[in-house]
Amino acid sequence: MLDANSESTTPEAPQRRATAESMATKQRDISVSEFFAKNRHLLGFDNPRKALLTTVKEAVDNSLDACEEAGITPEIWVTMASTGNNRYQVTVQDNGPGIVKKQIPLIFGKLLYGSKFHRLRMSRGQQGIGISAAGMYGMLTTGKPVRIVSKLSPKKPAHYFEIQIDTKRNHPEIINGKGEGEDIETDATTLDKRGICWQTMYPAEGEKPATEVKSGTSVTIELEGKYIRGRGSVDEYLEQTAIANPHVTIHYFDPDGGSISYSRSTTELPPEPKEIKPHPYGVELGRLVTMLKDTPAGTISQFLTDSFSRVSSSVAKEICDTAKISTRANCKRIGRQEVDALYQAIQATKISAPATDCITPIGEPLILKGLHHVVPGEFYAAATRPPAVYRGNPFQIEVGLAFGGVSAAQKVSLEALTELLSESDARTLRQFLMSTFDGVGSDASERILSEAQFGSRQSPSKLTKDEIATLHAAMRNVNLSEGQTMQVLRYANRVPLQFQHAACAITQSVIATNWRSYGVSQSRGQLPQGPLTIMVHMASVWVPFTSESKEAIAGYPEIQKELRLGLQAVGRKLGIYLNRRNKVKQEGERRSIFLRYLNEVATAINTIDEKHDKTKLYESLLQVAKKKTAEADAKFDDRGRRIEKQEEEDFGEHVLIVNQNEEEGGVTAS
Ligand SMILES: Nc1ncnc2c1ncn2[C@@H]1O[C@H](COP(=O)(O)OP(=O)(O)OP(=O)(O)O)[C@@H](O)[C@H]1O
Repeated sequence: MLDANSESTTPEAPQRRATAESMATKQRDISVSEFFAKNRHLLGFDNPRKALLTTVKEAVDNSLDACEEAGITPEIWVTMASTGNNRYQVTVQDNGPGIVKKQIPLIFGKLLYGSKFHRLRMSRGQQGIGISAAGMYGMLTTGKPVRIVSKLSPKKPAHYFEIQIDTKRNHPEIINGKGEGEDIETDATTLDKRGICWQTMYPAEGEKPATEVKSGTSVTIELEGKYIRGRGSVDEYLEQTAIANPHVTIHYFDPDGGSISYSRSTTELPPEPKEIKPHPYGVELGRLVTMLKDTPAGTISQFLTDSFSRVSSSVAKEICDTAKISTRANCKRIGRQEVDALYQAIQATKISAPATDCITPIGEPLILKGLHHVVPGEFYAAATRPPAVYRGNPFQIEVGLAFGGVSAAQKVSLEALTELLSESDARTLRQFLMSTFDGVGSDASERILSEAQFGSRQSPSKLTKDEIATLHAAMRNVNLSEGQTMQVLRYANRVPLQFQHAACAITQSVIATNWRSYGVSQSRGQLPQGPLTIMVHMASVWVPFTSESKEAIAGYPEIQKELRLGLQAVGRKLGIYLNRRNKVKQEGERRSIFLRYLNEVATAINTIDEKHDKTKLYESLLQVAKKKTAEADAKFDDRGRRIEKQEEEDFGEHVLIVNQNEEEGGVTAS
């Protein structure tokens, strides 16, 4: 309210701070590289640890794509070396086809340049940003250029480039060879001088002598990073890559001087995925307008049959008739309203689903092999769903499950634990346990801490040598299989996804599945508990990621449905196995109780009435006990509830049961 005594004042118009003209002077193009340099988190470079992983990942994914496209069984070398002060030099080499000279600067020094964006074909890369963004991050954090060696054949010399990205222009700058790069020999002296490497292949014993890699690409990037093992690390990414790519051999040399090789378990390459044209149902109105503008086709009918999959000339005619447009109408003269009518007509016409030979799933046998190769366990099951379609894009869901096995927390050595603790940036021990070891949830970490008699707020970096030994002993003594949560391995086109679990349709579907009905405990809205590892793979010509860093899959209803069905398929198999296992266990326990007293009962009856022969009595009581235990066991599950008789139920195909009592290799598969 206005004060009656106060003088009424007319408020002065606020002074204009900017005019349309002054604002116009500041408006200009934004280069895509400048945009991503500012928004590096969108590409997975939000912190030094993730930056290191993203760099390795982009280079390895490209190498695998290139080898497969060229029909070469991939062999990859990943080398990481510390160059001091949170700086690392990452080199990834492949035995792929190499890259032609002219293309190298654009691939490594220009964002949004690639061969995969414009085609509908299953591949790991799709955007054309990955490796140039890694190079740009390296340049921004260390000032060092990306170094590339490419060799097309053993007869030709390798070509070497040092490239920087001009972020203002999103354009490559070649530093060496007077802006042309240079041909180099791949001998040790030449390579050492430039701080790069070219690998040697070591064939199996008895075969030809070691030879240098005949063709391929080697990329070296120096960047600011942080090397920490455990969840979300380079080590984990490479291990998970080996699971989903059993045809790949990876040699990994870590910055601490350790090395590991994941050898391929099959030499068979996945079948070559076919490229498809877009399906009419998946094309939005705006895209239809652009396609019509760009098409070389003369008539609408020709445009429809040439540009889309599953559109024959009779389907094209049907679409045109519905849209009330002549099949011979000129594409360039189609007006806005006609495009609208065309779009509506496409939706109203019955067009068969897209061909699905453009996606190549891993397949159930190889999923079992891959999981068993890397995840220890006693029971494995796999399910590959038939292909389905979302927004006109074909996709396929595959699920693998491993049950049993020891948690990573119980396998870790005292030295490795000491190192992990010193590297960790977790603030509390509880946080350290949960973020370092897969499957260790809050329940399990609490139990480890109480066994070791540590407070939950204890800092991991301040532990003495004796305290670390106590923690190590506690990790071994606590039964982790009870408090263990399911480990979920997510894959998109064979690439492991390591971040944004909660935002991903895969994790959401795993949580939404009712695992209790398969005999696994699960709290509402949580991952199930137990020594379980599940791998879920989505193969598609276009994976709908929630962001450019390609970390989580968007939850289209069609994708969610397929995920649910795939998870249920392996869940059912697990349910049958657990049921059987429990029956056997309970039967054994009940029988042993009966057996303990049978002899005494027989002796007592014989004492009361000598007519009854003790041995015969014992034999018949034993028969009854055996029958009774079998019956009783068949009626209850591990939680004492009545269950259906499932003795005859079959697992179906693609199940692997590892007999824990047999020696190594005691594997039965069906
Ligand atoms: N090691 C390699 N061997 C052969 N060709 C390669 C190699 N690395 C990259 N390329 C080529 O360079 C292109 C650009 O790679 P980049 O990583 O920038 O994008 P992408 O893999 O197409 O997509 P994304 O951004 O989704 O990773 C690829 O499309 C591929 O044609």
